[in-house]
Amino acid sequence: MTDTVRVVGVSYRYGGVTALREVDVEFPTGVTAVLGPNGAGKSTLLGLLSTALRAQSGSVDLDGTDSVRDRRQYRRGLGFLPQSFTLPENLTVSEFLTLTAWQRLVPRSRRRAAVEEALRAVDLTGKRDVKISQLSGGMHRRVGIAQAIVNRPGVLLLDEPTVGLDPRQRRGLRELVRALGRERTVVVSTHLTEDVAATADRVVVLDEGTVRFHGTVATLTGGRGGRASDIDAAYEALVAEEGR
Ligand SMILES: Nc1ncnc2c1ncn2[C@@H]1O[C@H](COP(=O)(O)OP(=O)(O)OP(=O)(O)O)[C@@H](O)[C@H]1O
Repeated sequence: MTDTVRVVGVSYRYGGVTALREVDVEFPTGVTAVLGPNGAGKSTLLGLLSTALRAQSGSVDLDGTDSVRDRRQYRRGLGFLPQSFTLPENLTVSEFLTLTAWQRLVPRSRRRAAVEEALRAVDLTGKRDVKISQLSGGMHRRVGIAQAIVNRPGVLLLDEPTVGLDPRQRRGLRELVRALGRERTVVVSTHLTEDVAATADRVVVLDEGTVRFHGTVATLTGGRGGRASDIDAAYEALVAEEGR
């Protein structure tokens, strides 16, 4: 198993609006950022990867398991943090994660260890018995990530996980994404080049539903470097080139 997600010839329309056009991309192990401005199609792409949406044409598979034909098996290998989500405020962190582990079919004998492992991964072990209503915004997001990894998926999808966080929380979350990508395939959507610089090995640049670039950060910046300013410059050049 290489935990590689392949998107082949995928298009998606909302009525008369084309959100994605003939997208071909691959997401291997490590962190791939999906970068693009508002409305580029990032959430639509993550929706298709998560099976929340179904492509009108093309296919998505995980190591050969098709996301439509073998949906259950495909989803077993996946964790997903949507852009907006609500957590049950009345439960403690560990109660919520135990419930999620049960929903994700983690066997009873493994459930406790799975919850502890997820808590450790997001650095919330000390908050295990705290009610979700008492957590900060950054901790909420961490609980969201913990629920996505509690069944140890090989692929983790994070839709704009840094939005709405303060600078310190954002830094912490970027470190977490980086760490999670050491042993998994992580797809993280963002419109911030700082997120790409701090977390990603690879980048997919989406604009108006079309993939403008797909490859390593080093290739995108053409040897300039991996800082946010280098990525900004490469991104601007790419979009200007397309507009000509
Ligand atoms: N439910 C919907 N009905 C109609 N059009 C939609 C719907 N959801 C998205 N769109 C349109 O599809 C396009 C892509 O939207 P999408 O949300 O995937 O972009 P995005 O890159 O995630 O944007 P953002 O950064 O603002 O979240 C946009 O033109 C958007 O207006």
